Amino acid sequence: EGLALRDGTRLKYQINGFHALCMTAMLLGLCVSLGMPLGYLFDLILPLAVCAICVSYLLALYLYIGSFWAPAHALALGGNTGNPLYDFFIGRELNPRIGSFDLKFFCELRPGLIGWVVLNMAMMMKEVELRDSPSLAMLLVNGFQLLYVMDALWNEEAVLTTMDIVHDGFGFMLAFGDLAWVPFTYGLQAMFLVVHPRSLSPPTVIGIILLNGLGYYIFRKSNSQKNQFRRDPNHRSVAHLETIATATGKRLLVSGWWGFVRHPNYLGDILMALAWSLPCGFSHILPYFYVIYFSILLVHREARDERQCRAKYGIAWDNYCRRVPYRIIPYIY
Ligand SMILES: NC(=O)C1=CN([C@@H]2O[C@H](COP(=O)(O)OP(=O)(O)OC[C@H]3O[C@@H](n4cnc5c(N)ncnc54)[C@H](OP(=O)(O)O)[C@@H]3O)[C@@H](O)[C@H]2O)C=CC1
Ligand SMILES: CC(C)=CCC[C@@H](C)[C@H]1CC=C2C3=C(CC[C@@]21C)[C@@]1(C)CC[C@H](O)C(C)(C)[C@@H]1CC3
Repeated sequence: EGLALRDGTRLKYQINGFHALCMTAMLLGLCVSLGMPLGYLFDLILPLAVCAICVSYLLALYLYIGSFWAPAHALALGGNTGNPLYDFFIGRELNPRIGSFDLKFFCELRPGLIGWVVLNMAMMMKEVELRDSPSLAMLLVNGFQLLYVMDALWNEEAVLTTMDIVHDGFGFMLAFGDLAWVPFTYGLQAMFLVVHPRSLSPPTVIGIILLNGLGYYIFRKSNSQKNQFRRDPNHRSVAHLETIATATGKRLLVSGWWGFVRHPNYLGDILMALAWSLPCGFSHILPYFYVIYFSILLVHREARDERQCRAKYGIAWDNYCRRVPYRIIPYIY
């Protein structure tokens, strides 16, 4: 149904990210079967990353200049301070579009996530070139991260309710994050394994698969529960859950996943991030870059969301915090 703007208009979005991923996979398969050396992308990784950074600067410049032609109701609440550097970084316009093509929604899911999968496949092909077959560690990293990207694109509609789409402007931070940061840093584990091959014992493999499975289960179940509750609070899968009323008319879940900790989805995400690093062993910190960066990002994001929810729900949010005292990790944080 699209996303409601502050002035009451509704924006329509093409929900076909999963199709885009399948088309990309088919094209990649065709290229490889025609003998194209996909593994060559490994050697080109630095120039490619530099190009992606340049494109994100150009896009951010286009967005900043274009935002001065946007009507007042299309501007984000943050990102309009009058300080050009700050506004360029955070983004002035909420949902910049070219015709009906929504730039932020497209960039958030397509180039970064699909580019990440393509680079991971290229790292696997490079390993095949160097050592004749992909290692188990490489297969695990590729499989786990492919599952994560497939899940994001399959549930593409849910991204429309994230704070990046609903609250934040589209500026350099998101343009750089989507086009350069995600594809070139989220796949560091696969790049690392090309240079530092590693063999894994069967119990280690089983342990890592179980950890990723547990993380994915918590991540998916908690996100789906909240999305279902927000879509239809009377749906039979969520109607039995305990809730508290807020002055806005919306209710907050206080049992089920959202009664366990205040951000169960972050907990699942962090467990998965750890499972993506473990196949690389403990010889180097580089494969752990993502889980460290991501934990910092989520702690900061949690604090930002908490501020917004307290402003939105007031006393009801304080009651929720009393009922569910832990933010991400039960009894720890
Ligand atoms: N891989 C990556 O780089 C990143 C991944 N993520 C992932 O994206 C997913 C989405 O995260 P994010 O957008 O940060 O936010 P969330 O999906 O956690 O949504 C937060 C919102 O949920 C609603 N909410 C909070 N508590 C309750 C409750 N008890 N009952 C009902 N509604 C509640 C509030 O909105 P309202 O009440 O208005 O509905 C709140 O603002 C997560 O799984 C996260 O891990 C996020 C960032 C980066
Ligand atoms: C260092 C820097 C410039 C960071 C910018 C932050 C962005 C990289 C992230 C902000 C929110 C994101 C989300 C995803 C990817 C990373 C960014 C863009 C996401 C698309 C990953 C897949 C998930 O399933 C998701 C769809 C829930 C998620 C949404 C938020």
